Amino acid sequence: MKRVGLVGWRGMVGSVLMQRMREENDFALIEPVFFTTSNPGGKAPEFAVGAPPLKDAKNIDELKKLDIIISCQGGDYTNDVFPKLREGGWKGHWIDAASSLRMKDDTVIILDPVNLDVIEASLARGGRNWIGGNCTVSLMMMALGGLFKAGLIEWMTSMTYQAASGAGAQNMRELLTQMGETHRVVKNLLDDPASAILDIDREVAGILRDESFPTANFGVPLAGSLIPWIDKDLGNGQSREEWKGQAETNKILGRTATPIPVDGLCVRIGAMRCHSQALTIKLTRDVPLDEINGILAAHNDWVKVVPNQREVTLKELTPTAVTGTLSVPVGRLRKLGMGPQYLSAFTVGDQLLWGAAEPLRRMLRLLLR
Ligand SMILES: NC(=O)C1=CN([C@@H]2O[C@H](COP(=O)(O)OP(=O)(O)OC[C@H]3O[C@@H](n4cnc5c(N)ncnc54)[C@H](OP(=O)(O)O)[C@@H]3O)[C@@H](O)[C@H]2O)C=CC1
Ligand SMILES: N[C@@H](CC(=O)OP(=O)(O)O)C(=O)O
Repeated sequence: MKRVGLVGWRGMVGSVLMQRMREENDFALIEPVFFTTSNPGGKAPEFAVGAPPLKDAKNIDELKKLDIIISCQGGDYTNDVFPKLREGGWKGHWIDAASSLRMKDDTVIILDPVNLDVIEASLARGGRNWIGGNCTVSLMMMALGGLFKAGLIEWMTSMTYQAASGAGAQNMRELLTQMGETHRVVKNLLDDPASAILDIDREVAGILRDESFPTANFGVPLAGSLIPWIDKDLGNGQSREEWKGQAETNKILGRTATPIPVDGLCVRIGAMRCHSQALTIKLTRDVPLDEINGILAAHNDWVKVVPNQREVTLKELTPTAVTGTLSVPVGRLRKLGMGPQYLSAFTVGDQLLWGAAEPLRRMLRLLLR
């Protein structure tokens, strides 16, 4: 049995990964070794019956004993440990959720329902570095995989509606605290059916702008508002999250020489853990809508085409409907007024499942074949 090191297993992404690995019985196929940066010698998680006590995640000699390492610990950890391991001659497989190594030449961004061919080609060449993609990019590609495969996308814009979870666990808590605070200041007015809505609105605007409003993590209110910037400022008007759209999409597809243009705006909204995206696609040719629906639906087992009708859209194409599931619905499909080659689409996906944990465990499965 392969010895598999698990680093970052109790974090947010790591916990979702553990849950999925248990659901799919992955632990029966491996010898798991759990690592920690804060509690060496502590107990391994209860579900891992018989696993040894937690080992020090910074101990290169311990890590070197492993055949495969999966890290959900974060980019700083990767930047610190990965070079030391490789420089020390470690030849095992490194599977990582962090973005640090994504664009390196000797790594593959893993999303096997979309790029199994790229993964297989790298495996055949002796590839050993497997990095999970940005959640927004992975979810977009799970939804539109059929159009990419059919060579039907000339260019695309992606306007995102990204959940609080993408910013981390503390941010999810802060969003809820902000929601509670916003409600608290108008509770009495809300309880009185005769109160004026503009009085309620004024109180809400007041607390959102008040210095006491809890914004330690987001820096600004998200509840009752939105944040039209995600990740670093690249200095050219683009955010780093927006830059990932084209860079990662084309790396996933293995077509960096002739990239498909992908660009847009990334916006944080007050959803918990589902990212949504509105897409405008310039098709390479005019394809009838029913054919497009068929191509999208046939691509993988998780994408689901939602008919472009009001009732079913409200029921199935929302973060509320999708959260905690592996389903990736795509809907609002129609030809735009700009012409028959211009297609709109809207998609929703759980950014901790297909957006983070699921590609990692599926890569593990590929390595265990
Ligand atoms: N958040 C997201 O949506 C996505 C994140 N990623 C990437 O995954 C990586 C990990 O992100 P994320 O899971 O959000 O990180 P977390 O902050 O949830 O977890 C990271 C580490 O923090 C330590 N930790 C300290 N206090 C606690 C606590 N109270 N509960 C749990 N863990 C704690 C744990 O390390 P220890 O056990 O050693 O103390 C844990 O492994 C990052 O590189 C991120 O970029 C990728 C895609 C999406
Ligand atoms: N930046 C993403 C989450 C994330 O962790 O992305 P990346 O893995 O590319 O750093 C978001 O805020 O929603």
